[in-house]
Amino acid sequence: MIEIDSITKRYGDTVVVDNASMTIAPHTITVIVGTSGAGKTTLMRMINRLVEPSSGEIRIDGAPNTAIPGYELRRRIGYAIQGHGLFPHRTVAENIATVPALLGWERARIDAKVEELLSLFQLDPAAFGPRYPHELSGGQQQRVGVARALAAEPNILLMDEPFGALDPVIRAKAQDDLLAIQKHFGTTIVLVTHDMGEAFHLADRIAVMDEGRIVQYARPEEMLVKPATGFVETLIGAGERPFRLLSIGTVGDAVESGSAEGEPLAVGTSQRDALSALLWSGREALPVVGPDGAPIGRVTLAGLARRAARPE
Ligand SMILES: Nc1ncnc2c1ncn2[C@@H]1O[C@H](COP(=O)(O)OP(=O)(O)OP(=O)(O)O)[C@@H](O)[C@H]1O
Repeated sequence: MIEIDSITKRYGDTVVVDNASMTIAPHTITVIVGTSGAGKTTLMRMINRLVEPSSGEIRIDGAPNTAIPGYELRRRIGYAIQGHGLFPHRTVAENIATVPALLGWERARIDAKVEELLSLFQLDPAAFGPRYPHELSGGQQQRVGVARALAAEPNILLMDEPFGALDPVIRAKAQDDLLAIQKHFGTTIVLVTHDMGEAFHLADRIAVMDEGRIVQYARPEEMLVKPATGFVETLIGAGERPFRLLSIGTVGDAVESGSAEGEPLAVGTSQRDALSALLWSGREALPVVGPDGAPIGRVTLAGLARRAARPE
């Protein structure tokens, strides 16, 4: 658990983070959004003490983060940034192995970890391990950056616009990879983004920052139904509300009994993608299949329309 308790950061007379408090539950994804310069990065960098607060305290599993030397904290907490920050003169495998090597892991354990992570990110270890960062595409470099941040098996992963530089297709893929990996390792993730679609897709909780303050910290559904301020409402975008609501749920939550004709949808597909598939196919219903490919029911236009309506 991460407890951010009345944190303020000043640079000279300027208050950059203003008395911010929030508690982040373990094994969840918290996404921080807000306008440029709102203090998102500064707030996040105070968790691993890349920035020291002017006042207030951050506790990790109950202990103040000041009780742990900064360098050690940064080994224990993964950190991934836009543009990945890979070491150009180290191979992909050496980049991923950086922190485990610093921690004195045995060679065999490091090699196994590098292989596991590359495979998880769908990069063939034999082909990609020996390459240098400049021999990879931007999307591949980004995946290696996240793999490196996860190498020492951190309980906490901080991510600053990790997918900002990726094209929309690769970005959607990277987001789904991240969700799968978070499930796999149970990592607590704090992620800063400008992309509200990304926030609603990934977040268990969203924190909205405006001028250094956290103006709302809530579950995505809650934020859609009850935006705390006009600023939050503008950020969400009134026209996007039904689609954001559908992007939170999966087809598995919306499955109805019965059969349907057409291209089946996987149970993990978002309801938003299901709506798109229904509209595009011109059908009232499409079949839904489980992980083993066996039919488990159907999803209907009428059912999704009910789910996209303003909750009571
Ligand atoms: N080292 C510093 N010295 C002085 N001012 C700083 C320093 N670091 C950040 N700031 C200021 O603090 C404010 C918040 O910066 P921060 O990077 O946290 O914002 P942000 O919400 O992450 O913005 P963006 O979305 O543009 O990345 C900005 O006005 C920035 O200029």
